[in-house]
Amino acid sequence: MIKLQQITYHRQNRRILDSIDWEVHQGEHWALIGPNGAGKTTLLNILNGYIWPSSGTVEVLGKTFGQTDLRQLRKSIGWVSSSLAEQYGRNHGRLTASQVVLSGKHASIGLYDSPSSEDTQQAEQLLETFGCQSLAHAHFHTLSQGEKQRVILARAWIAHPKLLILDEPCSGLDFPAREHLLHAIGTFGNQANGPTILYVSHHVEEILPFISHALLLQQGQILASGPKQQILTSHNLSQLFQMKVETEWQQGRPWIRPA
Ligand SMILES: Nc1ncnc2c1ncn2[C@@H]1O[C@H](COP(=O)(O)OP(=O)(O)OP(=O)(O)O)[C@@H](O)[C@H]1O
Repeated sequence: MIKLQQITYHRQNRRILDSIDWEVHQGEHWALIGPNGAGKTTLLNILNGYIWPSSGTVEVLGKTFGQTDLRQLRKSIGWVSSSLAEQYGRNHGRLTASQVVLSGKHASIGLYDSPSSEDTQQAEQLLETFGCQSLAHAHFHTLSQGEKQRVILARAWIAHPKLLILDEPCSGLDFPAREHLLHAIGTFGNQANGPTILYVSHHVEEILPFISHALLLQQGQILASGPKQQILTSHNLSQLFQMKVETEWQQGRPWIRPA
């Protein structure tokens, strides 16, 4: 699904990513964890072809960058982030939640087209899965941050991406809103034939049981990567956060506290 070889990215005489080798295979779901400034967003921007590495090769969904039409490839990549939800609210706040979901399928929904009843039904089913069916006819700008993020998730899902990037999707949410959103993510993360998911966060407790692997990024370098139980250890996480922490697994999720 993803193959990065010796990716390096320099800006202003600084090495922001350094010798990144990473492979994600079909059937795996990965958490990408790192403190502020570790290079997570830079790595995601490289995966989407928004920025070009200074050296190294990038292969996503079997396509080698430099030899493929990135606009075409991006149609198979879904992206969910709190900033996307905010931006959507600013630009398309008058659309209803249901229209926002449908816009994942047809870019012009809500502006020119009338959706088929089948599409509308699918959008409403997704809103139900994500716990916001009652909001289907509410204007997007009136929703809370957590509700907006769930609707944006449903919007990404309806497009049937092969790769779904969840970029700090819980950022800005309070504890119950975060747990609601994680519940929604867990619902589809467990589905067979769903997309490969990359879950990006600073917070290890957001790593849900369906996530199989973890990559720890520190100052532009991979500190550790592999099956999550081997990677999310007290030792590795203490090194990552530069602070002694203890990891405890509860109901398949890792939790950390200062040691
Ligand atoms: N275009 C650029 N020019 C100069 N420095 C940059 C550029 N883009 C990123 N950086 C620097 O690279 C480092 C990594 O940034 P990046 O946004 O990838 O980190 P991050 O892990 O996503 O951080 P956060 O969790 O805070 O969002 C930061 O120190 C940032 O200031």
